[in-house]
Amino acid sequence: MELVVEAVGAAGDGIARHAGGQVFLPQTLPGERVRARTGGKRAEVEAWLEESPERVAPPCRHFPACGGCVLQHWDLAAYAEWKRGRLVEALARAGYPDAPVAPLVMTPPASRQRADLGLERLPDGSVQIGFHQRGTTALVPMQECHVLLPALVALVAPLAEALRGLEGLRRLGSAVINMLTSGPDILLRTDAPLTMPDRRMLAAFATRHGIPRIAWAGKGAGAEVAAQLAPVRHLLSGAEVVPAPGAFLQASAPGEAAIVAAMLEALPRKLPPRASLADLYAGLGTLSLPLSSRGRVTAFESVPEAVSALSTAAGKAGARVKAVRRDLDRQPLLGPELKEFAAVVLDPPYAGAADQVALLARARVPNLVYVSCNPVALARDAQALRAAGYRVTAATPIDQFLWSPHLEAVVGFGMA
Ligand SMILES: C[S@@+](CC[C@H](N)C(=O)[O-])C[C@H]1O[C@@H](n2cnc3c(N)ncnc32)[C@H](O)[C@@H]1O
Repeated sequence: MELVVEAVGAAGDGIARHAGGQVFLPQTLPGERVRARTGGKRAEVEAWLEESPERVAPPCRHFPACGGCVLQHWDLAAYAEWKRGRLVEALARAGYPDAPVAPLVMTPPASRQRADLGLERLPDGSVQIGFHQRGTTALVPMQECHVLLPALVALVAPLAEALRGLEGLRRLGSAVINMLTSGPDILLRTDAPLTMPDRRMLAAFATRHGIPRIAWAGKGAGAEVAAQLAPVRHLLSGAEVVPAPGAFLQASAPGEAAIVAAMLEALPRKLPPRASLADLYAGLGTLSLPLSSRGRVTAFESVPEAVSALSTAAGKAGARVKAVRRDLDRQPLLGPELKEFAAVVLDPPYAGAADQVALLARARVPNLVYVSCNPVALARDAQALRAAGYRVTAATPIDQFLWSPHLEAVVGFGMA
């Protein structure tokens, strides 16, 4: 049937309407007329009858197979307006139709500092490394990547060659590669234990490629160091942190800088000189460390390795940050505890922080800065703040997941 695409939806697909309701059309753009085969909610385009003037040639040879980037076919200016619109819509849905949403902060290609890649051994013994195809477990073997740092892309082919000999990889695994200040840091997860020859091979690989540490973990188990050639360190706002293997980092250094700047900007100009501040879901302290320039910070985080890394780093740097291990799902901060804070920053995982936000709203903490990687969860949580009388003081959309439908946002809330 013939369809006209009306808009691009939250997952990056075009949306068209027909008698049966809404249908999603991957790789299409607003205004395009297509002939498509429909079957349920998703349709497959058979032919483009009219193309959008905003359609551009995707830079990567793996588009559209690779699920990492679904919007490389869209002109950057139009794409940027759509992404900013996702934050405008999320806040409107939450009851803030006139929120002061800033222009989108773009991050450049080739800047992603963290990659979570799949590993697969083929029947001929070779190993493939790549991102997954969208919505499937099938890998797209990576030959190029326009979002990752070139130094990380350059490791993929030699790592695949080296892993051919890894007895600890039978069929499937994954590799998280973080680009730290000290160099690439690799965490391999595989489906069989490492052997002594495996460890020797990984140490030789690390030496050849200047990799300070390679760690390994079995299914569902904690990580252990497989090869360590040099100390691991990472600078966050000038403080030296020692991240555990696979530790959470913001997706790119420019994205991280933009989040920190927007967070500081969203705080009120005037805070008491010895203000108590909190950073919830603090990780390694990406936000706690710069936040400590504005007051004494208590940082809450559930992963023990991150808590001790932040605690040590803050101690060494003389930063006013106290790191506390706490699972905020099981044990959210309660009213009496929240009363001491002049401002609370929160950067929850993808699912958001419904219970904790309800408690923040009830405690009427005067200033909140919500850092979100999921506009849907943000809309839900912001709605609770709207109901409690908060207004939006600042809202910055940040594109640290270039060409994907994902959006990072930093939103300031104050009591009206
Ligand atoms: C989006 S990351 C943000 C980390 C940090 N703010 C940063 O910018 O690097 C979310 C963090 O929340 C932590 N986390 C997840 N669930 C949690 C929970 N229930 N309680 C406390 N922290 C949690 C994760 O370990 C992770 O460090």
